Amino acid sequence: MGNQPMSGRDVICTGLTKTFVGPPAIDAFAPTDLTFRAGQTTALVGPSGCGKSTLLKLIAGLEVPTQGAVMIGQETPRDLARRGGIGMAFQDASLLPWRSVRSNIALALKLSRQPQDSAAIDRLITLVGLDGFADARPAALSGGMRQRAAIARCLVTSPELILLDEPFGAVDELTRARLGSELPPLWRDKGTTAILVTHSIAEAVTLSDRVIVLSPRPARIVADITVTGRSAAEIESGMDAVSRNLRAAA
Ligand SMILES: Nc1ncnc2c1ncn2[C@@H]1O[C@H](COP(=O)(O)OP(=O)(O)OP(=O)(O)O)[C@@H](O)[C@H]1O
Repeated sequence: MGNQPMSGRDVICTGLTKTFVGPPAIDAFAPTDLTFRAGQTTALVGPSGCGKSTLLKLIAGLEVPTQGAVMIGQETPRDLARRGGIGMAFQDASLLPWRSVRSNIALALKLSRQPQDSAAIDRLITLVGLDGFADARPAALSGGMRQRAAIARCLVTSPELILLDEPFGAVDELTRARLGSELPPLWRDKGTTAILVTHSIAEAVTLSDRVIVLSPRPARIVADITVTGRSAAEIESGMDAVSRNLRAAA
Protein backbone atom coordinates (compact mmCIF):
# COMPACT_ATOMS: atom_id res chain seq x y z
CA MET A 1 0.00 0.00 0.00
CA GLY A 2 3.02 2.19 -0.50
CA ASN A 3 2.12 4.25 -3.51
CA GLN A 4 -0.89 6.31 -4.35
CA PRO A 5 -2.93 4.77 -7.14
CA MET A 6 -2.52 5.99 -10.66
CA SER A 7 -5.27 8.47 -11.49
CA GLY A 8 -8.55 6.66 -11.99
CA ARG A 9 -9.94 6.16 -15.47
CA ASP A 10 -13.05 4.44 -16.73
CA VAL A 11 -12.69 0.92 -18.09
CA ILE A 12 -14.46 0.97 -21.46
CA CYS A 13 -15.57 -2.20 -23.25
CA THR A 14 -16.69 -1.58 -26.83
CA GLY A 15 -18.40 -4.16 -29.03
CA LEU A 16 -16.77 -6.93 -27.05
CA THR A 17 -17.32 -10.53 -28.15
CA LYS A 18 -15.53 -13.73 -27.30
CA THR A 19 -15.91 -17.00 -29.14
CA PHE A 20 -13.94 -20.02 -28.01
CA VAL A 21 -13.20 -21.96 -31.17
CA GLY A 22 -13.70 -25.34 -29.55
CA PRO A 23 -14.90 -27.87 -30.42
CA PRO A 24 -17.51 -27.15 -29.33
CA ALA A 25 -17.42 -23.50 -30.48
CA ILE A 26 -18.79 -21.34 -27.68
CA ASP A 27 -20.01 -17.77 -27.92
CA ALA A 28 -19.35 -16.40 -24.45
CA PHE A 29 -20.91 -13.01 -25.16
CA ALA A 30 -23.27 -11.12 -27.37
CA PRO A 31 -21.54 -7.90 -28.49
CA THR A 32 -21.16 -5.89 -25.31
CA ASP A 33 -20.70 -2.18 -24.67
CA LEU A 34 -20.04 -1.52 -21.03
CA THR A 35 -18.27 1.21 -19.08
CA PHE A 36 -16.96 0.59 -15.58
CA ARG A 37 -16.72 3.95 -13.86
CA ALA A 38 -13.44 5.00 -12.30
CA GLY A 39 -13.46 4.62 -8.54
CA GLN A 40 -16.62 2.52 -8.47
CA THR A 41 -17.00 -1.10 -7.41
CA THR A 42 -19.10 -3.04 -9.91
CA ALA A 43 -20.31 -6.62 -9.44
CA LEU A 44 -21.07 -8.98 -12.32
CA VAL A 45 -23.72 -11.60 -11.56
CA GLY A 46 -25.36 -14.15 -13.81
CA PRO A 47 -26.03 -17.85 -14.20
CA SER A 48 -23.16 -20.32 -14.08
CA GLY A 49 -21.30 -20.51 -17.40
CA CYS A 50 -22.72 -17.25 -18.79
CA GLY A 51 -19.31 -15.68 -19.33
CA LYS A 52 -18.56 -13.63 -16.18
CA SER A 53 -15.04 -14.95 -15.66
CA THR A 54 -14.34 -14.61 -19.38
CA LEU A 55 -15.32 -10.94 -19.23
CA LEU A 56 -13.03 -10.46 -16.22
CA LYS A 57 -10.17 -12.19 -18.07
CA LEU A 58 -10.69 -9.94 -21.12
CA ILE A 59 -10.50 -6.91 -18.84
CA ALA A 60 -7.37 -8.37 -17.23
CA GLY A 61 -5.75 -8.87 -20.63
CA LEU A 62 -5.54 -12.62 -20.00
CA GLU A 63 -7.88 -13.40 -22.91
CA VAL A 64 -7.99 -11.65 -26.30
CA PRO A 65 -11.42 -10.47 -27.53
CA THR A 66 -12.73 -12.01 -30.76
CA GLN A 67 -14.12 -8.58 -31.65
CA GLY A 68 -14.12 -5.23 -29.95
CA ALA A 69 -11.75 -3.89 -27.35
CA VAL A 70 -11.20 -3.04 -23.72
CA MET A 71 -9.46 0.27 -23.04
CA ILE A 72 -8.45 2.04 -19.87
CA GLY A 73 -7.81 5.58 -21.05
CA GLN A 74 -5.33 5.16 -23.91
CA GLU A 75 -4.07 1.85 -22.55
CA THR A 76 -4.97 -1.74 -23.26
CA PRO A 77 -5.31 -4.07 -20.27
CA ARG A 78 -1.95 -5.63 -21.16
CA ASP A 79 -0.24 -2.22 -21.08
CA LEU A 80 -1.79 -1.43 -17.72
CA ALA A 81 -1.01 -4.88 -16.29
CA ARG A 82 2.60 -4.66 -17.48
CA ARG A 83 3.19 -1.62 -15.32
CA GLY A 84 1.47 -3.07 -12.26
CA GLY A 85 -1.82 -1.19 -12.67
CA ILE A 86 -4.07 -4.25 -12.37
CA GLY A 87 -4.46 -6.37 -9.24
CA MET A 88 -6.16 -9.73 -9.66
CA ALA A 89 -7.45 -12.32 -7.25
CA PHE A 90 -8.93 -15.17 -9.24
CA GLN A 91 -10.59 -18.37 -8.05
CA ASP A 92 -7.48 -20.53 -8.21
CA ALA A 93 -5.48 -17.97 -6.16
CA SER A 94 -2.35 -18.73 -8.25
CA LEU A 95 0.18 -18.10 -5.49
CA LEU A 96 3.70 -19.32 -6.15
CA PRO A 97 3.90 -22.58 -4.19
CA TRP A 98 7.58 -22.23 -3.23
CA ARG A 99 7.13 -18.78 -1.72
CA SER A 100 5.65 -17.93 1.68
CA VAL A 101 2.55 -15.75 2.02
CA ARG A 102 4.72 -12.73 2.84
CA SER A 103 7.06 -13.41 -0.03
CA ASN A 104 4.18 -13.87 -2.52
CA ILE A 105 2.85 -10.46 -1.47
CA ALA A 106 6.32 -8.90 -1.59
CA LEU A 107 6.80 -10.25 -5.10
CA ALA A 108 3.81 -8.23 -6.33
CA LEU A 109 5.60 -5.05 -5.15
CA LYS A 110 8.81 -6.14 -6.82
CA LEU A 111 7.12 -6.99 -10.13
CA SER A 112 5.44 -3.59 -10.25
CA ARG A 113 8.77 -1.96 -9.36
CA GLN A 114 7.54 -0.50 -6.10
CA PRO A 115 9.63 -0.30 -2.94
CA GLN A 116 9.26 -3.09 -0.41
CA ASP A 117 7.08 -1.93 2.48
CA SER A 118 7.08 -4.61 5.15
CA ALA A 119 4.81 -2.61 7.47
CA ALA A 120 2.17 -2.39 4.72
CA ILE A 121 2.55 -6.13 4.01
CA ASP A 122 2.12 -6.94 7.71
CA ARG A 123 -0.96 -4.71 7.96
CA LEU A 124 -2.56 -6.48 5.01
CA ILE A 125 -1.71 -9.92 6.37
CA THR A 126 -3.43 -8.97 9.62
CA LEU A 127 -6.38 -7.47 7.82
CA VAL A 128 -7.06 -10.61 5.81
CA GLY A 129 -6.77 -12.69 9.01
CA LEU A 130 -3.53 -14.48 8.22
CA ASP A 131 -1.54 -13.48 11.30
CA GLY A 132 0.73 -16.37 12.19
CA PHE A 133 0.78 -17.64 8.58
CA ALA A 134 3.05 -15.00 7.02
CA ASP A 135 5.87 -17.53 6.66
CA ALA A 136 3.66 -20.44 5.60
CA ARG A 137 3.75 -21.77 2.04
CA PRO A 138 0.45 -21.97 0.10
CA ALA A 139 0.30 -25.78 0.48
CA ALA A 140 -0.02 -25.31 4.25
CA LEU A 141 -3.09 -23.07 3.86
CA SER A 142 -6.76 -23.86 3.31
CA GLY A 143 -8.43 -22.75 0.07
CA GLY A 144 -10.01 -19.78 1.82
CA MET A 145 -6.70 -18.76 3.36
CA ARG A 146 -5.05 -18.91 -0.06
CA GLN A 147 -7.79 -16.70 -1.44
CA ARG A 148 -7.22 -14.19 1.34
CA ALA A 149 -3.47 -14.19 0.67
CA ALA A 150 -4.27 -13.54 -3.02
CA ILE A 151 -6.47 -10.59 -2.04
CA ALA A 152 -3.66 -9.14 0.10
CA ARG A 153 -1.27 -9.61 -2.84
CA CYS A 154 -3.72 -7.87 -5.14
CA LEU A 155 -4.12 -4.85 -2.85
CA VAL A 156 -0.50 -4.31 -1.82
CA THR A 157 0.51 -2.45 -4.98
CA SER A 158 -2.45 -0.02 -4.81
CA PRO A 159 -3.37 -0.78 -8.42
CA GLU A 160 -5.65 1.48 -10.43
CA LEU A 161 -7.94 -1.47 -11.19
CA ILE A 162 -8.68 -4.58 -9.19
CA LEU A 163 -10.41 -7.67 -10.51
CA LEU A 164 -11.82 -10.20 -8.10
CA ASP A 165 -13.32 -13.52 -9.22
CA GLU A 166 -15.43 -15.05 -6.45
CA PRO A 167 -13.13 -13.37 -3.94
CA PHE A 168 -14.73 -14.92 -0.89
CA GLY A 169 -15.98 -18.13 -2.51
CA ALA A 170 -14.00 -20.51 -0.29
CA VAL A 171 -14.29 -18.47 2.90
CA ASP A 172 -16.63 -19.26 5.82
CA GLU A 173 -19.63 -17.01 6.48
CA LEU A 174 -18.18 -15.15 9.47
CA THR A 175 -14.87 -14.40 7.77
CA ARG A 176 -16.73 -13.46 4.59
CA ALA A 177 -18.81 -10.93 6.52
CA ARG A 178 -15.72 -9.46 8.19
CA LEU A 179 -13.72 -9.26 4.95
CA GLY A 180 -16.76 -7.84 3.19
CA SER A 181 -16.93 -4.94 5.60
CA GLU A 182 -13.19 -4.33 6.10
CA LEU A 183 -11.69 -4.78 2.64
CA PRO A 184 -13.82 -2.62 0.30
CA PRO A 185 -13.01 0.63 2.17
CA LEU A 186 -9.32 -0.15 1.56
CA TRP A 187 -9.78 0.16 -2.19
CA ARG A 188 -12.68 2.67 -2.14
CA ASP A 189 -10.68 5.17 -0.08
CA LYS A 190 -7.92 5.11 -2.68
CA GLY A 191 -10.31 5.67 -5.57
CA THR A 192 -9.57 2.23 -7.01
CA THR A 193 -11.87 0.87 -9.70
CA ALA A 194 -12.99 -2.63 -8.73
CA ILE A 195 -14.83 -5.29 -10.73
CA LEU A 196 -15.91 -8.47 -9.05
CA VAL A 197 -17.66 -11.64 -10.09
CA THR A 198 -19.80 -13.35 -7.53
CA HIS A 199 -22.62 -15.89 -7.23
CA SER A 200 -23.84 -14.28 -4.04
CA ILE A 201 -26.50 -11.61 -4.50
CA ALA A 202 -25.88 -10.38 -0.96
CA GLU A 203 -22.15 -10.07 -1.63
CA ALA A 204 -22.74 -8.27 -4.93
CA VAL A 205 -24.96 -5.67 -3.31
CA THR A 206 -23.06 -5.16 -0.07
CA LEU A 207 -19.64 -4.83 -1.72
CA SER A 208 -20.59 -2.79 -4.77
CA ASP A 209 -21.90 0.54 -6.00
CA ARG A 210 -23.41 -1.07 -9.06
CA VAL A 211 -24.51 -4.57 -10.07
CA ILE A 212 -24.61 -5.74 -13.69
CA VAL A 213 -26.92 -8.72 -14.23
CA LEU A 214 -26.00 -10.93 -17.18
CA SER A 215 -28.22 -13.35 -19.12
CA PRO A 216 -27.41 -17.01 -19.76
CA ARG A 217 -24.74 -17.51 -22.44
CA PRO A 218 -24.08 -15.77 -24.72
CA ALA A 219 -24.12 -13.14 -21.99
CA ARG A 220 -25.84 -9.83 -22.56
CA ILE A 221 -26.62 -7.17 -19.99
CA VAL A 222 -30.15 -7.57 -18.68
CA ALA A 223 -30.00 -5.07 -15.82
CA ASP A 224 -27.70 -2.35 -14.57
CA ILE A 225 -28.58 -1.66 -10.96
CA THR A 226 -27.21 1.19 -8.85
CA VAL A 227 -26.85 0.40 -5.16
CA THR A 228 -28.16 3.59 -3.63
CA GLY A 229 -26.62 3.23 -0.17
CA ARG A 230 -25.51 0.95 2.67
CA SER A 231 -28.56 1.09 4.93
CA ALA A 232 -30.39 -2.19 5.55
CA ALA A 233 -33.36 -0.96 3.50
CA GLU A 234 -31.17 0.08 0.57
CA ILE A 235 -29.25 -3.20 0.61
CA GLU A 236 -32.49 -5.19 0.72
CA SER A 237 -34.01 -3.23 -2.10
CA GLY A 238 -30.82 -3.75 -4.18
CA MET A 239 -30.92 -7.50 -3.46
CA ASP A 240 -34.57 -7.62 -4.44
CA ALA A 241 -33.86 -5.87 -7.77
CA VAL A 242 -30.92 -8.17 -8.55
CA SER A 243 -32.80 -11.38 -7.77
CA ARG A 244 -35.88 -10.27 -9.73
CA ASN A 245 -33.74 -9.56 -12.78
CA LEU A 246 -31.78 -12.79 -12.43
CA ARG A 247 -35.04 -14.77 -12.34
CA ALA A 248 -36.42 -12.87 -15.32
CA ALA A 249 -33.23 -13.51 -17.33
CA ALA A 250 -33.06 -17.24 -16.57
N1 LIG B 1 -10.50 -21.40 -22.29
C1 LIG B 1 -11.72 -21.80 -22.68
N2 LIG B 1 -11.87 -22.60 -23.76
C2 LIG B 1 -13.09 -22.98 -24.19
N3 LIG B 1 -14.26 -22.61 -23.59
C3 LIG B 1 -14.15 -21.83 -22.51
C4 LIG B 1 -12.90 -21.37 -22.00
N4 LIG B 1 -13.12 -20.59 -20.91
C5 LIG B 1 -14.47 -20.55 -20.75
N5 LIG B 1 -15.07 -21.29 -21.70
C6 LIG B 1 -16.52 -21.45 -21.88
O1 LIG B 1 -17.11 -20.16 -21.92
C7 LIG B 1 -18.34 -20.15 -21.20
C8 LIG B 1 -18.28 -19.07 -20.14
O2 LIG B 1 -17.37 -19.48 -19.12
P1 LIG B 1 -17.05 -18.55 -17.86
O3 LIG B 1 -16.04 -19.26 -17.02
O4 LIG B 1 -16.73 -17.20 -18.33
O5 LIG B 1 -18.48 -18.53 -17.15
P2 LIG B 1 -18.88 -17.98 -15.70
O6 LIG B 1 -20.11 -17.18 -15.89
O7 LIG B 1 -17.73 -17.32 -15.03
O8 LIG B 1 -19.21 -19.36 -14.98
P3 LIG B 1 -19.23 -19.77 -13.42
O9 LIG B 1 -20.22 -18.86 -12.78
O10 LIG B 1 -19.71 -21.19 -13.46
O11 LIG B 1 -17.82 -19.63 -12.91
C9 LIG B 1 -18.54 -21.54 -20.64
O12 LIG B 1 -19.42 -22.23 -21.50
C10 LIG B 1 -17.15 -22.17 -20.71
O13 LIG B 1 -17.25 -23.55 -20.99
